[in-house]
Amino acid sequence: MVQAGKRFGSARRILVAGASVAGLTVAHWLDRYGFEVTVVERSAGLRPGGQALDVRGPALEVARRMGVLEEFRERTTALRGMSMVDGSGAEIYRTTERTLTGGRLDSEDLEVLRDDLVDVLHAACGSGVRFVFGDRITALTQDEGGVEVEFEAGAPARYDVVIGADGAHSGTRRLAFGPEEAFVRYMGGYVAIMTVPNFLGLDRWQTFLMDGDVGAGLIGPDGSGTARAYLGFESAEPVGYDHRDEDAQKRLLAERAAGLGWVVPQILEHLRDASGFHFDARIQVVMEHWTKGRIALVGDAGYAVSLTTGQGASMAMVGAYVLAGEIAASGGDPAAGIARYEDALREYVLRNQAAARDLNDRNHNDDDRSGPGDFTDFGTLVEEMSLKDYPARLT
Ligand SMILES: Cc1cc2nc3c(=O)[nH]c(=O)nc-3n(C[C@H](O)[C@H](O)[C@H](O)COP(=O)(O)OP(=O)(O)OC[C@H]3O[C@@H](n4cnc5c(N)ncnc54)[C@H](O)[C@@H]3O)c2cc1C
Repeated sequence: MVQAGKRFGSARRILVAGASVAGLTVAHWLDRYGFEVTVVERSAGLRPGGQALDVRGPALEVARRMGVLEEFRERTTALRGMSMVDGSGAEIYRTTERTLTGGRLDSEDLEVLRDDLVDVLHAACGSGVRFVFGDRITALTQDEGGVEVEFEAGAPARYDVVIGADGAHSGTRRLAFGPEEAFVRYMGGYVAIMTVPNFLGLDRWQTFLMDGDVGAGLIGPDGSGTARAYLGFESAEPVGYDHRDEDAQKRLLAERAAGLGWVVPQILEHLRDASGFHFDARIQVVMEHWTKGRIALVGDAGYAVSLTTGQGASMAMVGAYVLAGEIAASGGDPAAGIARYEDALREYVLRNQAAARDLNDRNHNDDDRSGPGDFTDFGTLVEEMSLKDYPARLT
């Protein structure tokens, strides 16, 4: 591991866009290595929402080195198993060996609510990390010696390195690499996650319904005694919708899920006022290069794997750790460190994305999507995605 210390020549000021898993992890390490780190986050505070993320394989080691592994363990969802029901609510499959979202329950992998994971990582950032909420980058101009940055609200500033950790719809990527359409691969469907009352009284359990092209799920309880609900649908072609218009997304979901049985009517009743709402297409971000000189993308911004695998957090943590380490080891030549980060991560990213596409294709071509077979496949995939030996350079 790189030793902490301030020995990086003049290349010391680093800007990170996005205060979620990737951004907070890279900020933690860069601060620890002695850099001046500013994190700019578009939301007014840490952005909440979603269900759970998995910390697997090499990400467990990154968490241990950050000193947050025990806290992750204490905050796991501690699920006991899952079941599947048909439209009448009758149980057609049950297992206490694995869950759909987390994989095998007897593995060392940890499933943690996204909000908890982000809280713990935020607390792990040293007091030297400067946070600017409610702002975003609007222009980036890179030259030999640094990057000129303009902001929507703040004054322009110059940084030695800019890191885009701003998620699958990254603005940093758009500014530095080109339009979203060039990199985002649609995978045939949409998923929404939200917080609702635990009206089934689920006790560390998850239940799913698959009915044709529409699916729903309930997982509970979460840390607040409420439950997280899933709604999703398949669609061969992308559906046009506004990323920022939550009401329109909720209307779209209500249309698609109308007429479904089980507790879907109750989920739809709560949909309008549901908090922690997150809606997105199942997508991957596929880029030949996710770094350019002094600008690097990390996590979903550079290599999103698909929301339904839960693997994005592990990839983000591992990527952030390797990126910070390589910048710190670059002896004042951050572009060289950034290039080494991309090389070190490539195999890990490609293998994860290929595994996620395999599963997606299998499910997509399976006419009978109501049987337990899909879940068994998914559990196996999730185990494979630990990719314990990757990346080779987790030193
Ligand atoms: C609200 C939400 C809910 C999610 N729920 C799940 C889930 O249930 N299961 C799952 O597997 N994955 C979920 N994900 C994705 C998951 O968080 C990531 O796959 C993984 O953790 C990697 O995280 P990341 O830091 O790369 O990106 P993200 O977690 O997407 O974080 C990106 C961060 O950047 C911020 N941001 C966006 N644009 C800008 C900008 N222009 N400037 C500055 N900041 C910006 C966002 O507000 C966010 O804080 C969710 C993501 C979000 C944003």
